[in-house]
Order: sequence, then structure tokens, then C-alpha cells
Amino acid sequence: MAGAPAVETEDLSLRYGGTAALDRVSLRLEESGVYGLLGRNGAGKSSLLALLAGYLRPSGGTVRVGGEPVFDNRAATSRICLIRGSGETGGVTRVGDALGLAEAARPHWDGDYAAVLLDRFALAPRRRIDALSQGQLGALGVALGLASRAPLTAFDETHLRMDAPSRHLFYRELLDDILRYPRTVILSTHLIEEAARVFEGLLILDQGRLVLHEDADRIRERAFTVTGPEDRVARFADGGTLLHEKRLGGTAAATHFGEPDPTRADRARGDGLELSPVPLQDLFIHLTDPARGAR
Ligand SMILES: Nc1ncnc2c1ncn2[C@@H]1O[C@H](COP(=O)(O)OP(=O)(O)OP(=O)(O)O)[C@@H](O)[C@H]1O
Repeated sequence: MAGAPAVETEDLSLRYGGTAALDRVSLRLEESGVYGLLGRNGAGKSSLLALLAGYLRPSGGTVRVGGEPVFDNRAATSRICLIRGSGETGGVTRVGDALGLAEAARPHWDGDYAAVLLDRFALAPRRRIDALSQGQLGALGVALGLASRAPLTAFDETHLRMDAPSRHLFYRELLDDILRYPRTVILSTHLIEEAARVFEGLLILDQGRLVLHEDADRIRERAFTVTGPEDRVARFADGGTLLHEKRLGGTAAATHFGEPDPTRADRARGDGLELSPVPLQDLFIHLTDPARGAR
């Protein structure tokens, strides 16, 4: 559907018996780009991706990709590629066979690009899949996902077992290829800091709920830590959104997450306080801290 958001969910919920894996998640991804999906273990990331790919029927709410409902809709799901874990290769024997399967299933498949990626990841098409290491399986999953060129592609912790140079190659390919062929990519990962540079937007799930859905640039503007003498840091905190506070021998460091306000920042600097950006991983830890609700 022309002009429809790439991904749209409304009050999307999923229950496994008595467990609420996802609880009324509403989100819209308008633009092509790379979105980071973060959450602690069991937060609901895989459940959300499985629902977006049409693998599961929601217990409640709706999910649309490119304007179309996805569950039981082959036309819609052929435009979605979800690579789960180190990848599922359909029970075939060799790397080259997995590419053949993907070519048959994926309307936007680019075989030449797949061959280039296999070469870069040093994976020969004749290699037996059952003899690949976990990291090599991840690299195959990454190659299958990238070469699918699906309008919605999701990687569910696919690259976690790959070594650092291979992961960096993946991030570079992702950024380069999305510029050439704009599409929406969701990357679920626990490797937050190293992947942060590829994220245009961020989704954070906590216990099945969406606690943050924001552009990466805006997050950088909204989050900062103010450090200095305790009394001045406390004065600065008045009326702000305090996420975390640390004190040591009369000095305090308070992490805020609120609306950008340049005058407050100027005031803080004028008061001799130091302002610094918050690493994404710290922000994630603070936002998903179980003690936060109590504070
Ligand atoms: N097949 C299932 N049967 C029952 N409960 C499930 C099933 N799959 C997931 N769950 C539960 O649903 C919740 C969300 O799980 P999910 O796998 O979506 O989390 P996740 O964020 O992907 O976690 P991780 O980072 O550990 O992979 C968890 O409480 C999990 O125990």
C-alpha cells in the first residue's frame, strides 16, 4: 500500500498461557532505516519479531507491514525476512543450497550480492552447514538476510556469535546496502554500544512493554549526565526527569532523560556543573532497572 508505514502495530499483545510476552505494544516505523530492538532476557523481542514476520497469531491487537496484515498473508510475508538466532537454513545440506532456497522464496533476492557476502565472510558454497561453527552460521544468516533485500528484514540476535571483525563487516554492509536499496531493518541485539552507530531509531522493550520508541538523534539530545557538587546537582534536578543518581564524597552524578532544554544546560554550565552524554548501554540499563518504578 503506497504511503503506508513500514511497520505499524496497535495494542499488540501475545500470551503464552499465563505469561504475557508482549503487552499492548503500539509502534510505527515510518521510514526506511535501521532500528535497534533492545530488551533484557525474556523482554519480548523474539516474540515481537515473530509477530511482525507473521509467524504467530497475536493474542490481541494488530500488526501491519507495508499497510497489510501479516498473519496468514503470504503476499505480505514474502516481503518480510526474519533471521532467527544464527539462522534457519531449511534442513538443506550445503551453504549453496541455502542460497538456492532463499532465491526461490524471496522476490527481492540478489544472488550476486549473496555471492559477494559469502566471499567476504569466507564461506564457500560447498561447505556443509552441519560443519559450520556458530559464528559461521551467524555469518550465513547475515548473508541470507542482507541478500534477501526484503522491504522488512529483521535479525534476531543473528550476529551475536560472530567474531568482532565479522560483526563490523556486517554493520558496514548493512549501512552501505541500505543506502543503495532503502528498506527497513530491525536488529535485535545485546551488543548495544558497538551496534549503536548503525541505529537510526531505537525500540526498548521491558517485560513485554515498549518503554522507549525514539529517533537515535533525539535520544542523544534528551539524555545527559550532570556531575558536580551534590547540592548544585540536586538543585539542577528540581523539576527534571531523574533516571539515575550516584554520590561519592560530596560529588554527585545525575543522569537525566527529559525534553531537550538548552537554557537548562547553559544554566548548569554557568553553575560550574559538567554535562556529558549518556552511553546508550547505560541509558538502557537505567530504563530497564526494576528499581526505577519504585523511585
Ligand atoms: N514458546 C513459549 N512458551 C512459553 N513461554 C514463552 C515461549 N516463548 C517465549 N516465552 C516467554 O515469553 C517471554 C518473552 O520471550 P522472548 O523470547 O520474546 O524474549 P526475548 O526478549 O527475545 O529474550 P532473549 O533476549 O532472552 O532472547 C518470556 O517470559 C519467555 O519465557
